[in-house]
Amino acid sequence: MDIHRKVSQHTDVLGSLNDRLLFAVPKKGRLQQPTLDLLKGSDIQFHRHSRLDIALCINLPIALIFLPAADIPTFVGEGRVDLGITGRDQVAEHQAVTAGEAVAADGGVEEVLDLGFGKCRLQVQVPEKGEITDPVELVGKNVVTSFVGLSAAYFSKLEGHQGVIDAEVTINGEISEANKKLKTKIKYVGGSVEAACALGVADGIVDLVESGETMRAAGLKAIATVVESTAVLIKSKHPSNVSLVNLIASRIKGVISKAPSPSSPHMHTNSPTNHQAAQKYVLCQYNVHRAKLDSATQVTPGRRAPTITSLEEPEWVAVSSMVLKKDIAVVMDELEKVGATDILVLDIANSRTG
Ligand SMILES: Nc1ncnc2c1ncn2[C@@H]1O[C@H](COP(=O)(O)OP(=O)(O)OP(=O)(O)O)[C@@H](O)[C@H]1O
Ligand SMILES: O=P(O)(O)OC[C@H]1O[C@H](OP(=O)(O)OP(=O)(O)O)[C@H](O)[C@@H]1O
Repeated sequence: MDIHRKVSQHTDVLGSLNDRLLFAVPKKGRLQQPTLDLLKGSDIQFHRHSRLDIALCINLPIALIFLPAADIPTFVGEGRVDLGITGRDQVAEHQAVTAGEAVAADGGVEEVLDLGFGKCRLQVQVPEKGEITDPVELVGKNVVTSFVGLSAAYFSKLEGHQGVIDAEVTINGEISEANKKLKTKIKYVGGSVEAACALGVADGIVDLVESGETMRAAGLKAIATVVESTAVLIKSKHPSNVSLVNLIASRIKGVISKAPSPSSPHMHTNSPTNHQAAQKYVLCQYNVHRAKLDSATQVTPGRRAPTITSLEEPEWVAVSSMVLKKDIAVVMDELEKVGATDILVLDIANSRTG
């Protein structure tokens, strides 16, 4: 694509951001695909022009901003971005690096949901066959990491520094002058951190561990955990549209907590119609006060009629209704608005539509 067309396309998209909620998502790496799956399950539909890092949603006033996971806390905490998906470690690193800055107090990010994927630990690691067995023994020695803020804060505690350490790093990731008071010498490297000890650059490292394969292959062992991490949904402390933030969070929560789909039985018992029904519909179950039942069943009229059963709690009923899979996200939003609770969505493994 020629640069002029690309710039004009970008300008057009940028021009339409003002009336949209901005949602930052990982543009690459191991968090990208599970995030895209989550957006799909939440019925957040968008077209992304190739090479553009901004995509306008089709069915909601949202714009997706594709960013490196490490940068997302900055854009959410200090920019105009309202929502983000990244690793908890990245949020903690951002907060460590900006600790004490005014913007951190006013800006900053809030964790909304643990998304249940991308689990790993930021750990202090030393040579398996070396003498060191406790992080305190690394004080004053060389430590290499990609997480300079968290490492500086961790070792400042070990060294007994009081209060919030100004872990601000300079552009090339070196510890700033303010941190020269640290006895431990913390060095930034962007990747392959596990090689630092073998190459004689470090006595220990602070790096992420998921399966532990890299650590063991590099002849290292973990002696402490700095942060337990998982992918998280974060929001800015002053979102531009609170109700839309809540709606998206609620949809994402519904996707990550939905019951695992039952293993499908032999499909030979399914006539095409039944099979199609099982594929096209989901079963939506919820509780609602009898006074709100009419409003709720207008949202979920079912294929023929919803099933209503009384609950032990007086004036409350349970409703079960088939809903078109493509409509379920909006249906759940509408049910929440009318006051339905305990909304469950179950896949239909088999059906006899009759
Ligand atoms: N084994 C792992 N290594 C690195 N990050 C991991 C791992 N397991 C889970 N994560 C999560 O993924 C985040 C890194 O995602 P990111 O896309 O920035 O880097 P990446 O997946 O290593 O991709 P790239 O190497 O292209 O930067 C981490 O901050 C952490 O939250
Ligand atoms: O415990 P494991 O499952 O082995 O995963 C941990 C490794 O994965 C990450 O490296 P990545 O693969 O992203 O390459 P990098 O070293 O270039 O960051 C991380 O920095 C560790 O080295």
